[in-house]
Amino acid sequence: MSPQARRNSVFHTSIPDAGCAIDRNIPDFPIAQLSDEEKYFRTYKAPPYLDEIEEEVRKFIDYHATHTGKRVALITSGGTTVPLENNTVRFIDNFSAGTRGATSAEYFLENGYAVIFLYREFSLLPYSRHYSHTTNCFLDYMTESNNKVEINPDFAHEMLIILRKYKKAKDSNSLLVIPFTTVNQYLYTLRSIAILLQKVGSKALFFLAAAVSDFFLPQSRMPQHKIQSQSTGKLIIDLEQVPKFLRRLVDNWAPSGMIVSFKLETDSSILIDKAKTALDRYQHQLVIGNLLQSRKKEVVIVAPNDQSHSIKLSDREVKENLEIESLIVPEVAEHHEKWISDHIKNEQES
Ligand SMILES: CC(C)(COP(=O)(O)O)[C@@H](O)C(=O)NCCC(=O)N[C@@H](CSSC[C@H](N)C(=O)O)C(=O)O
Repeated sequence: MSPQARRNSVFHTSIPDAGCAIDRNIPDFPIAQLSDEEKYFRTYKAPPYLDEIEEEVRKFIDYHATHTGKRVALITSGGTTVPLENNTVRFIDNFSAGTRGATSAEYFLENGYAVIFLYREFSLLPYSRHYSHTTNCFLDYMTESNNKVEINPDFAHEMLIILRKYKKAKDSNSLLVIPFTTVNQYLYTLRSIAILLQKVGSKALFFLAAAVSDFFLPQSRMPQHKIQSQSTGKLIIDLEQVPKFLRRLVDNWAPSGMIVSFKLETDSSILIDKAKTALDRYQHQLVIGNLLQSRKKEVVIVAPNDQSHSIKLSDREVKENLEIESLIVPEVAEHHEKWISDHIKNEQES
């Protein structure tokens, strides 16, 4: 007997049945509000080059998913800008030289990761950071002999080590660098890369070292041309809050990736609490807290269940040029190892 024949009544969905009309006593459901992020992405245009970037990232991720099986770290680095005019002459910048990101990228590469380096254009890059933006002009690393340019012997040994690491990363197609300047470019590119990284699931690691603007000037209020100084001598700027993208990253863009954010403060008395608040609010995996003034020699690593501890370089280690990222990155990689094995276990059990 077919299921239909067994059924003792036929369902009619087209005849209105007043008895089942919506109970007017129940308050109306609020109309689904667009989240702040969705509102933002609807009002701000994507960067014109986004499709090309997505293609490059897709190829990079496919290559490693197919040929190397490497974990992929998306490292963001440098500060985002908030333009104040469409024809931008003035902008608000967030401080970051890019040292944290560029240095960490080198250590992730040494720890076997493929790295997508999303960085503020013209800020520090892995490997070249040792010779660009330094106090020494790059020409100081060279000498002339027999009418030829040679590497200054004082720097040759160290330079050879860095050159070999750089070429290894390049020849193994393990480093993809992608620029941003404005907070809008950063948010669109971060979202695109995060969605593409879903392909590698829990093997994706987000290491958010970029200094991201908290406020921006909506396009609707942005003057077309350079702001003229007012006779009043005042420049009043009415900014909006940048959507809390970390929530979106955790919930939607990168549901399986491990997410590490940085909390930057200048007041040591609030650093740990602010880092814990960020972890509670966004429910990601790690927050690395650092003070602007001591960021090169001390960080606090805040993990769920109140597990937090500091990593601090001794004066001797500072003098010996030990880089704190050489201690941070292996610890983050260890957390990631556990994150991946927990995911594999959950998948096997489900
Ligand atoms: C920028 C530095 C200090 C590195 O310096 P350089 O080595 O000179 O490059 C980095 O370690 C850092 O704290 N980066 C994160 C800085 C930052 O903006 N953190 C945000 C969190 S990420 S921005 C996220 C957004 N506000 C949101 O809440 O969604 C914050 O502290 O609030």
